[in-house]
Amino acid sequence: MGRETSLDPQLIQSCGDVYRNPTEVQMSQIVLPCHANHCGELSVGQLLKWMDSTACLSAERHAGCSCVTASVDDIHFEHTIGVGKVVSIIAKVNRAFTSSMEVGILVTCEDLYTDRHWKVCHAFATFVARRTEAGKVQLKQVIPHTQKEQMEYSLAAERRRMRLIHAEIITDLLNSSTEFEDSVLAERTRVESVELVLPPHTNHQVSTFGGQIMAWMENVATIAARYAFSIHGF
Ligand SMILES: CC(=O)SCCNC(=O)CCNC(=O)[C@H](O)C(C)(C)COP(=O)(O)OP(=O)(O)OC[C@H]1O[C@@H](n2cnc3c(N)ncnc32)[C@H](O)[C@@H]1OP(=O)(O)O
Repeated sequence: MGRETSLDPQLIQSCGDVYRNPTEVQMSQIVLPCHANHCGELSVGQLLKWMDSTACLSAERHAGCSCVTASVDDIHFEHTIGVGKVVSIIAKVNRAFTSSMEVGILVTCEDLYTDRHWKVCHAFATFVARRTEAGKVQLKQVIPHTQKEQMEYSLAAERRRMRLIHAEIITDLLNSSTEFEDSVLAERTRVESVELVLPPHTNHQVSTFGGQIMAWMENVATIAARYAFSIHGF
């Protein structure tokens, strides 16, 4: 069976005779039972950890210093991924601003036995180079080489503008003390989790990496959603 995606060939090229973006980082993982959720599918938290790690390496390759995850844009997962499938993640820096940069992350899945490939999601994360004693880091600019890179470079500026506005709107919403009619329901779905940060939760910078935090968030969100479903009798 043929490939089901129309991935950008420049994104999936891996060897030297064709142009390869110098910030590109690829990683592949086979999904094991220890990566799965209660439905036997790859847990979103685990996938977010892999995406964050891959994107962080790409950002650090460009920055040449240690970077932190500042934000990850909305992600729409198009498919679930079962145990035994191979997940491939490709990350590359689309554009650097002052100390921040946008990293594009493409996740695909492969069934080794049938040679089927499909796209799982496409995400954008912002990484920031850690301040040094000298102050804020000034990143070198990304120079787009292909038409696709040029397009991502241009779009990255617009996406940055949108995400900074979005962050302000969310902050305003959280600060406004609106009483919602379904506040009783919201309280009944409330889940709180306290996590002790242990060595397996940290990254190469020995700090809790962004993907781990997203994995914890996804876990409590899943439980809260299940409470909401049970309240509504599903
Ligand atoms: C490897 C890891 O994953 S580490 C663990 C997870 N991540 C973290 O712990 C990050 C914790 N957060 C932080 O350290 C800080 O909030 C930072 C570094 C993200 C931002 O710090 P600030 O004090 O706001 O710094 P400052 O105002 O100088 O902004 C730095 C850059 O971040 C950008 N930025 C800040 N917040 C956001 C955001 N929510 N989304 C996108 N970009 C952002 C700014 O636009 C700025 O970009 P520029 O330098 O290119 O103009």
